[in-house]
Amino acid sequence: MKLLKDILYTAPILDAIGSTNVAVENIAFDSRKVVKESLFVAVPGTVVDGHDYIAQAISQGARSIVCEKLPEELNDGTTYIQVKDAHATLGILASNFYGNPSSKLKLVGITGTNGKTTVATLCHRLFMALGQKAGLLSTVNVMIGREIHPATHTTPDPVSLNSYLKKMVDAGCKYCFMEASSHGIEQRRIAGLKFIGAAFTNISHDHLDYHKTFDDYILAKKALFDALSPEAFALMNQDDKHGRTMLLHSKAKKYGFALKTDTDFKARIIEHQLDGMLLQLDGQEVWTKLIGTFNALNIAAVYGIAVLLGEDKLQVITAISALQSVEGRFQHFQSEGGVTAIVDYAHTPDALKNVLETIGKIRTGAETVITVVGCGGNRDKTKRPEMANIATQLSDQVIFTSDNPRNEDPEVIIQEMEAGVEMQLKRKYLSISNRKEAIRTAARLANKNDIILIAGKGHEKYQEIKGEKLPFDDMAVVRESLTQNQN
Ligand SMILES: CC(=O)N[C@H]1[C@@H](OP(=O)(O)OP(=O)(O)OC[C@H]2O[C@@H](n3ccc(=O)[nH]c3=O)[C@H](O)[C@@H]2O)O[C@H](CO)[C@@H](O)[C@@H]1O[C@H](C)C(=O)N[C@@H](C)C(=O)N[C@H](CCC(=O)O)C(=O)O
Ligand SMILES: Nc1ncnc2c1ncn2[C@@H]1O[C@H](COP(=O)(O)OP(=O)(O)OP(=O)(O)O)[C@@H](O)[C@H]1O
Ligand SMILES: N[C@H](CCC[C@H](N)C(=O)O)C(=O)O
Ligand SMILES: [Mg+2]
Repeated sequence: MKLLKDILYTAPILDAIGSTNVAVENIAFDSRKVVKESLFVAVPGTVVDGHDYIAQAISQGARSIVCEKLPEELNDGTTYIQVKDAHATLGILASNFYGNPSSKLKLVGITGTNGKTTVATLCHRLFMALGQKAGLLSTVNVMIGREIHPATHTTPDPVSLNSYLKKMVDAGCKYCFMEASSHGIEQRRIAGLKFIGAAFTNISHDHLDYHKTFDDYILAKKALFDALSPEAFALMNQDDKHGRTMLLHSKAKKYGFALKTDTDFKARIIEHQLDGMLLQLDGQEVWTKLIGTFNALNIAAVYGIAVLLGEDKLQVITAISALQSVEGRFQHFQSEGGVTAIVDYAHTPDALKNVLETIGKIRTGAETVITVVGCGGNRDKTKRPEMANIATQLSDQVIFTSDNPRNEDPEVIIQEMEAGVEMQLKRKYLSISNRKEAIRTAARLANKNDIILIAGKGHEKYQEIKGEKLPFDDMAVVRESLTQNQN
């Protein structure tokens, strides 16, 4: 049994009313999940304020409450702990509750607009291949060694996060690689965690609905590095103009990886093909099955992380050459009729540009490149015209469609995309809001040797429409469409 006073260890407290010698069965930040002897942490949210649910939490059995503002009427027999920052406190309490699992393994955080899932997943696979049991917390899934659990967020809430870390420790994992999203850092989901190192992939336009300005978005990501200890490592993409800013106030040991700049972990592309790339990595030649300049950078990051964690350079290089690409990240196949289909999670302007430029490099020139793309609803609207502009600039034909419309009207999202297309390129696109229809149309339009890119949803197995997640799989739909057409 755990006691409140033990769970409060190291948490900064403003006031305590009632006994801290009370049992805590679990920690809940959602009143609907409170059970008997829960500790309820009231956090202010983006939609409602958890403080409005304190009474409900108590009526459901919570014996202790952590909050920023004390309720006007206090309940006899309930313990109230007042804190300045309930989000950050929740992280510390969750760590204590699960026995501080992040200090019992080597935890590496990866942040950046694009490439987090790729780098974290490749690190996990690399360490498993090197015989080192590792955990993974990513957008696609959570892995405890080879055991797969579904992921709900890129960076889970502190309670789920620490619960997973404990499971990893119990299962004998020595490492964990996790994505730190800007939402996750800003909402202090990672407060209380001990990182052995952190890596920065890049920063470009995304999430301005949430962070409001690009500077605030940079500061959110930078907070991961600001909090590192002097024993930790901080690894950054030295080709990114914001790389240095990220590490500016970090006390950690600083390192860089790059393609263009001379730095600690340098890569260079020697040859680029549809089935892989030949790289020079830290002076050694290595063949990788991954494609795209951005993936050469991702591999340099993975190599840097592995070496900084003490792995043998030659063994790392050998293991890198066997790594497969991550699900939904430049995942491709060729149909019987000779059409190449690529499914990619590019859902930011920068990612879409990178993917289309990569296709530009590996194509011979005679093919038609058909892009099917949409933009998510209830997310950064300023990405829409930019992504549409990039798609029409870098493809021969474009079909605008729905991504996850969520609670928005898909037709309005498409109109906002269309507004970004330059006048002389308007003839290049058509709009079909039904995603399945859009993919089928692309398959009908494609001839032998043509390339279809389906961007935005990658690994996702659903389409979120008005609060409902309906089954949808880009890869399955394009396979079926190309088979039906026999092209
Ligand atoms: C915008 C955002 O990030 N929202 C996250 C946030 O919820 P919120 O602040 O909106 O919560 P709220 O609904 O206002 O409620 C406030 C508090 O009252 C509580 N409550 C609410 C109702 C009630 O009856 N009782 C009760 O106690 C809630 O549990 C909550 O603690 O905190 C919740 C708990 O941790 C998250 O599940 C939720 O993620 C939502 C679902 C979401 O879609 N988040 C996305 C944008 C996100 O986080 N994405 C990033 C990836 C971005 C990237 O990849 O670049 C991620 O890390 O996944
Ligand atoms: N290093 C990179 N630089 C730029 N673009 C990249 C990079 N790595 C991957 N991409 C592109 O971004 C897409 C998303 O990649 P990935 O899933 O690894 O990023 P992420 O940071 O985890 O995204 P999310 O924020 O949704 O979790 C890929 O499908 C690819 O198009
Ligand atoms: N992690 C990203 C995923 C976006 C994926 C895209 N398919 C969409 O729904 O916009 C986010 O929460 O913004
Ligand atoms: Mg991710």
